[in-house]
Amino acid sequence: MYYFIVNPKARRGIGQKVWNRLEQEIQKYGIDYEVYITKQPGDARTFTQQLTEESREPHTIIAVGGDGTFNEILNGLSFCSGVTLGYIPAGTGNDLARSLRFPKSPERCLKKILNPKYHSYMDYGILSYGENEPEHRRFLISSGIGLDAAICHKRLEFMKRSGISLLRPGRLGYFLIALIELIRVKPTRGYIVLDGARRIEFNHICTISAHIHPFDCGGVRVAPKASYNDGFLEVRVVHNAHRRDLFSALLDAMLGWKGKRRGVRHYQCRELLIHVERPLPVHTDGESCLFQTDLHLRCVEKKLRMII
Ligand SMILES: Nc1ncnc2c1ncn2[C@@H]1O[C@H](COP(=O)(O)OP(=O)(O)OP(=O)(O)O)[C@@H](O)[C@H]1O
Repeated sequence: MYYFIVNPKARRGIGQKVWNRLEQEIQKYGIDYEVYITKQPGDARTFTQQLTEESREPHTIIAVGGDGTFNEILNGLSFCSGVTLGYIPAGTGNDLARSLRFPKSPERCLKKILNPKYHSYMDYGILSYGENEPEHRRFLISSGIGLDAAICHKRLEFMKRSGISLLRPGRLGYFLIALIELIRVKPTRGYIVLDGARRIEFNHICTISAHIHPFDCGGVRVAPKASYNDGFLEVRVVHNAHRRDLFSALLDAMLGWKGKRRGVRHYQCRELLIHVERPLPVHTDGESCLFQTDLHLRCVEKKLRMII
């Protein structure tokens, strides 16, 4: 059985248009399917919870929308059921689809899902935060604190307030917001602990992020070496107080430059602790997790069965 979870509002209504095209195509395949259309944030998570908690039968859940919709599905998933995930990108950033080199055409993505050559087992991350009652959020692409998250928060705020997606082109939008946030950034002291063993202190932290996939922030290759099935988070720390160097780091990320840059460090680990002295914005897959000082992140290896 195939269950489609569709965000009609993804990319300013493109989600609905993509679904209209897909529904005609699906009829030709003559498969058994049900469709769940989201009406508000949180619906994709609830639908997935209901589908995977109630049924133990093998079935396929297909997200039609952007990275935010896929993230909600991931967070609603109960792993007790024999569920396989599929994804048809119809969002703004589409970083997951970019990293997995999905075809641009929704029809071709559908064809791949309905005639799968093989399933892939993918890693995902878990972010935990909060002192008394810790919150846990799964992520598939990345999670981070500081400048990257401030850019995500601003992008969400802007889109919510204006109701338009000026930032839809992704890379250009990211670049403009990033420039503004870069001017406003106030670096802070803190440290990270890799796999509970290696503690590294920084005096001027601007941003720390952990990645499962290379692309982030609407088409920026932030973590070129990240791999989705190695059990590791690729950790990137930008810790330079000089704006000139931050600007270079931003350009590097946009151009996908893999070389070394002063003030940018990359690490690999399965588990990461982050402490910063001042509350900074936090995100998972581009969705806000408010402001925090302490985070715990870990990678869950090859748990997610997906058609790619
Ligand atoms: N019917 C709806 N109306 C308003 N918001 C919705 C609706 N359905 C889902 N959402 C919310 O919209 C958010 C963004 O959707 P989604 O990620 O699919 O598209 P996008 O933001 O255009 O793409 P991307 O995340 O790839 O940049 C989701 O996190 C979800 O909570």
